[in-house]
Amino acid sequence: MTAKILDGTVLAQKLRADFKTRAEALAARGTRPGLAVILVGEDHASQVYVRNKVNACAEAGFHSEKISYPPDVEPAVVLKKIAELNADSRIHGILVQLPLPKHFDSDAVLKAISPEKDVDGFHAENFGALMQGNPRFIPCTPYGVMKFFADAGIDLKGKEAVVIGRSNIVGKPMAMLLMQAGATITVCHSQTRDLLFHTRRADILVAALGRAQFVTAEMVKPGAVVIDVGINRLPNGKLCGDVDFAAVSQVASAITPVPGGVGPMTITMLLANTLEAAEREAL
Ligand SMILES: Nc1nc2c(c(=O)[nH]1)N[C@@H](CN(C=O)c1ccc(C(=O)N[C@@H](CCC(=O)O)C(=O)O)cc1)CN2
Repeated sequence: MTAKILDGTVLAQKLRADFKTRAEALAARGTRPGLAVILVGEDHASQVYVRNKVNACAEAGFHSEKISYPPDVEPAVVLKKIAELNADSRIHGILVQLPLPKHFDSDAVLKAISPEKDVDGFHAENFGALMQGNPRFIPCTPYGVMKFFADAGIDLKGKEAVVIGRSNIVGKPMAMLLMQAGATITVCHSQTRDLLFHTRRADILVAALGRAQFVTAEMVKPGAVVIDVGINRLPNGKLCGDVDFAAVSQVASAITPVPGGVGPMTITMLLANTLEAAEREAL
């Protein structure tokens, strides 16, 4: 079997074209969607993601602001900026690029963002609403993954879904969304005893653990749908996911590549959340 490739670049283009049209309609009524992105430090990957977010905003006709701080900035300075952005009517979405340097209390920073502008969906209030099945903003990466299923016509009802990884950004919200779509979920992590037992039962396997090419063909049930959320750099400088793509694509029925899978969809769903925030405000 050779898996169908779930192409994030193609799906992202399709969705972004629709967002641009909606943003133009909103602008004609006097509201231009606006996103503020806060970057602390000099992590190269974070710089790339933030640049891509700002560029995606420009292409979709959104207003955006990038606010950069050196790695040793006082958390109080960032909190003050967030308070200003909370009160800024041109800004509908605010995000703080993660990870933050170690001297920051990330939860306190995320809680400082107004829940109405928390387009990452990481504020405790929004996270709680998602758990209750009544989300205001869905975290961008799992939101993008759900779009793959919808676009490919993959019905999740009654499926066995296994998520490897329990982060707040991906694993936990991903599991909740799969469950709410009717799948039976298992969340595996570093303390899981028999990982193979779980992954080999999965109709839907989501790898979000952050270890290069960790998921091998023998871990995958023939015909499974495999979603690779990992972004790792190999010693030769090449980018790869958490899944051994070449081997697993011979076993799976559908698979996301890295690069060009979940990554572009993460930024696309950030645009979706920012647009929704602006549309809500303009009602
Ligand atoms: N505040 C947030 N911080 C972080 C998030 C997030 O959703 N909100 N997620 C990740 C990083 N991330 C977005 O911020 C992100 C990661 C990867 C990509 C992407 O498009 N990847 C490309 C490859 C890019 C490359 O060349 O390095 C791909 O997979 O094709 C977009 C966004 C952690 N922090």
